[in-house]
Amino acid sequence: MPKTSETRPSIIIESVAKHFTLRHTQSFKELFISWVRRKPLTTSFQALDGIDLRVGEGESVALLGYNGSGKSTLLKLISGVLRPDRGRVLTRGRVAGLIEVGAGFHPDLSGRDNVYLNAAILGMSRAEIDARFDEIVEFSEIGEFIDTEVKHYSSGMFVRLAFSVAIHTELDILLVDEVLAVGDAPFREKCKAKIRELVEQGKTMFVVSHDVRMVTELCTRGIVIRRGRMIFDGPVDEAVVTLKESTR
Ligand SMILES: Nc1ncnc2c1ncn2[C@@H]1O[C@H](COP(=O)(O)OP(=O)(O)OP(=O)(O)O)[C@@H](O)[C@H]1O
Repeated sequence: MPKTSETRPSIIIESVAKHFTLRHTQSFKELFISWVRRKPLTTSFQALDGIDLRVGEGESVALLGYNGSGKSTLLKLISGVLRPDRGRVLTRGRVAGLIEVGAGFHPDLSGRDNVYLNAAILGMSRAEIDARFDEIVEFSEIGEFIDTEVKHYSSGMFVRLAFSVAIHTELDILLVDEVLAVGDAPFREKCKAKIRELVEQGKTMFVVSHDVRMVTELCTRGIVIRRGRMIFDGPVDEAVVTLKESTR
């Protein structure tokens, strides 16, 4: 059974499993050779297996694990970008994901147009975006570059604008994948403060990061994933210890 939390559930994950099919051939020639040698053309890779989890409203949860353990896959399942093979994922309210940062950004459009496009994708009306536009731009510190095509932005500028759009939308659940590592130190501090503010407002937060110091500052609960399985769920400090003691 999923571990229950005290507040009303915001995210429920039940017996979730996700596999990926790995291809071993590129060309027709390789395909033919594999067929002749009776080698498998694909193999199945289990990225997540048997994940049970319940996150209460207003909880801030850190998702920890070494490279390839399945953290981003889990976040994508929660955001709805991916569907589980087995089990189910339920969310309550609006989910804003900072997962593949700038994934919804179009390189040939200006910062301004991308703000409108992405805020609309995240469910905001034109009037709502108009009302928040200045705040979004101010937070991102993009300044005079707002009318420049985003393909000319530095990676940090890109992330700052994407982050700013996401946190200024009407959201109930915020999924953050490693983005805070990209901005510079002053911007990171500002994001942390904003995330804290959102938690205080009762928003649910799910943060994936290798920055152990940052997640212990932001989150109270920590989940450790190893090779697609959950090996710890509890206080974030203990999660960090579990991670350090585990192997990839
Ligand atoms: N679309 C895909 N096709 C094939 N394999 C995939 C796909 N997406 C993820 N994987 C594999 O699933 C495993 C888990 O990937 P995931 O991105 O969830 O890991 P992660 O814990 O977020 O890692 P990192 O810390 O490196 O970001 C990895 O081995 C990865 O190669």
